[in-house]
Amino acid sequence: MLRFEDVRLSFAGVKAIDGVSFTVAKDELFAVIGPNGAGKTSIFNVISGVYRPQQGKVSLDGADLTGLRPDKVAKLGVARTFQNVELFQHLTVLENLMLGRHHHIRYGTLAAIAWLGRARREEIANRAVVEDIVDFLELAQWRRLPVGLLPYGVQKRVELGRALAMEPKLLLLDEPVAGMNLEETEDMARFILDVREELGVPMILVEHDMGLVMDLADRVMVVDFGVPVATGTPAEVQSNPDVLRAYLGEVERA
Ligand SMILES: Nc1ncnc2c1ncn2[C@@H]1O[C@H](COP(=O)(O)OP(=O)(O)OP(=O)(O)O)[C@@H](O)[C@H]1O
Repeated sequence: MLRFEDVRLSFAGVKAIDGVSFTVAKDELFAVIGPNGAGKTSIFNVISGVYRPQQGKVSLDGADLTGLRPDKVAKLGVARTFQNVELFQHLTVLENLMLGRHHHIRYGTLAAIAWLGRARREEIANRAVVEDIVDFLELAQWRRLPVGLLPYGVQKRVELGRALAMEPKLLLLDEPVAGMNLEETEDMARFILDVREELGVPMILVEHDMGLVMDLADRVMVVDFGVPVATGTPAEVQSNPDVLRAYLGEVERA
């Protein structure tokens, strides 16, 4: 589904990504881990079009994404959640989820004003998708409340819902359990597994919670200083001496 080929990205001499390649298959949950500043978020930013790499190629389901703007990348099927919740705090859960349908709205302004035919049919179809997501993520009790009033763990779930509302071909999860308590983390882990098993959406997960990564991921890539150190199953990566060295290096640097 995703091909990330020999990508290089630097900022004024700092090599954030230094020759990274990987692929993500159609049904795969692929995790990217590494010490602080290793280049994980930069990889997400290259995939989603925030940064344009100096070298390399990114493609999704055969379509070249390299150098495209974020809105074009989103339209081609890449959805993303952020480290910090990025939702409209004053809008309700349903309204935030409807915004995720933005790219699926095809009717023009005139049809919208007249509110006839196509516009009406599309709105009904979009609402049905959103209601399915509300059920899937167990958000029903909060659906008409402004997001800003909800507990943090629920807000993160709404953000996942907004990404799913795009019906993406690939989902990028940037630290989905950061700042969560144990119960919220377990809930989120369950929903991530459900996304893979019931919706079949491939995902790339960047996460510092090692337990979560090792429990959920099919394959893990470890990066350090922008360079891939190891890629393999969680068991393979955990027993790789280079990986241990990268993390011990972090302790020594701290
Ligand atoms: N916009 C930018 N301008 C300059 N340097 C940047 C920029 N974005 C990232 N970097 C640098 O690139 C390197 C990789 O950063 P990145 O944020 O990708 O790491 P990370 O693995 O996501 O770190 P963390 O785990 O702390 O989120 C770091 O040295 C960082 O300072």
